[in-house]
Amino acid sequence: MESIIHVEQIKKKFKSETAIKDVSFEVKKGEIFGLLGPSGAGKTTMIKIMTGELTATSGSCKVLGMQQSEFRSARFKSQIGILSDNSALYERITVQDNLKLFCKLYGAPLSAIDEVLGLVNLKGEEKKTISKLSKGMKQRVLLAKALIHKPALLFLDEPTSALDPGNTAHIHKGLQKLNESGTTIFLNTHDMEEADKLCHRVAFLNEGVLREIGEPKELRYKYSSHAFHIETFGGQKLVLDHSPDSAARIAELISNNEVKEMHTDNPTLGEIFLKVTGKELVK
Ligand SMILES: Nc1ncnc2c1ncn2[C@@H]1O[C@H](COP(=O)(O)OP(=O)(O)OP(=O)(O)O)[C@@H](O)[C@H]1O
Repeated sequence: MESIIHVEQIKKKFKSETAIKDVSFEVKKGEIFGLLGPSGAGKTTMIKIMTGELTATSGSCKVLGMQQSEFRSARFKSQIGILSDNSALYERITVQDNLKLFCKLYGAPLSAIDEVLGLVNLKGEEKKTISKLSKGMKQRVLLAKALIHKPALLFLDEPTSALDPGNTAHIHKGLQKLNESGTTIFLNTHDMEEADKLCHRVAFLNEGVLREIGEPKELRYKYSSHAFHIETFGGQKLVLDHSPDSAARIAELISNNEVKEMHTDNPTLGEIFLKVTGKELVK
C-alpha cells in the first residue's frame, strides 16, 4: 500500500536537549497509526514536525508526497487536519457559528457542518455557545473543526485525554467511521487501551527513540511467553509451556473435566512497552 507519511532518520534538537533521535517510520494510506509513549517521549514534537509547526534538525520527512519545505503551503494545509492542545475555538459564539467560520477559512461547503456534527455526535447542540460546553463537548467540536474540510490525513494529539469513558467512546466510534471512509489517522496517545482498540499499527517512542513498531496483535504474539495458564475447578493455577509433557498434562486435565479456565499468555501493549523500554506507559 502507498505510504502517506515517510519519516527517515529524523532528529530534533532543542538547545541542550535532543527530543527526537534518528526516528524512521512509514504510515500507509488508510491506516490508523498510533505513536505511543509516556509524557516527554517526543510524541508532540513528532506531530509538530510532520505538520510543519517545527522544522527537524536533520533527516527527511515526507507527508502526502510533499517535503518539509512545502508544509506551510495552502495545498498541504488543505489536506491535513490537526487536533492538538493548541487547537482553539471562539468561546463567545455558538458551535454552528464556529464551524461556519472554519468552513470559510478552509473553503469547505456549509453542508459539511451537518456531516461533521453527526460524526462527533453533536447534532442538536449546534446552537450552544462554546463557553457553556463541557470539556468533552468542546473536544468534540475541536474534532469537528479538524474534519470540516475532509482532510485526507488527520493528526490527533491525545484526542481523548481527560475525557470520560462515554465521550471517549463517541470519539472512538467517530474516528473509526471516518477511517472507514478513507481518512488516514495519525494518533499520539499514552492510553494503551485506546491504541489497542483503534490502531492498525503502533510505534513505541521512549526518550526520543523509536523502540518497536507493528500491529498490536503481532506485538502481543512476539512478546508472549506462549505459556498456557490453566485454572482447575479445584482452584489449582498452572502455567505450562509448549512441551510434550505439558500437552499430556493438558489432555489429562481436559479428559478429567478439571479445566475451569485456560488461556495463553497475552500481554497488553502497556506490558510490552514496559518490557521493551523498562518504563510504564501510564494511562
Ligand atoms: N519548544 C521546546 N523547547 C525546548 N524543549 C522542548 C520544546 N518542546 C518540547 N521540548 C522537550 O522535548 C521533549 C519531548 O516533548 P514532547 O512534548 O514532544 O513530548 P510528549 O511525548 O508529547 O509528551 P506529553 O505526552 O507530555 O505531551 C521534552 O523533554 C520537552 O521538554
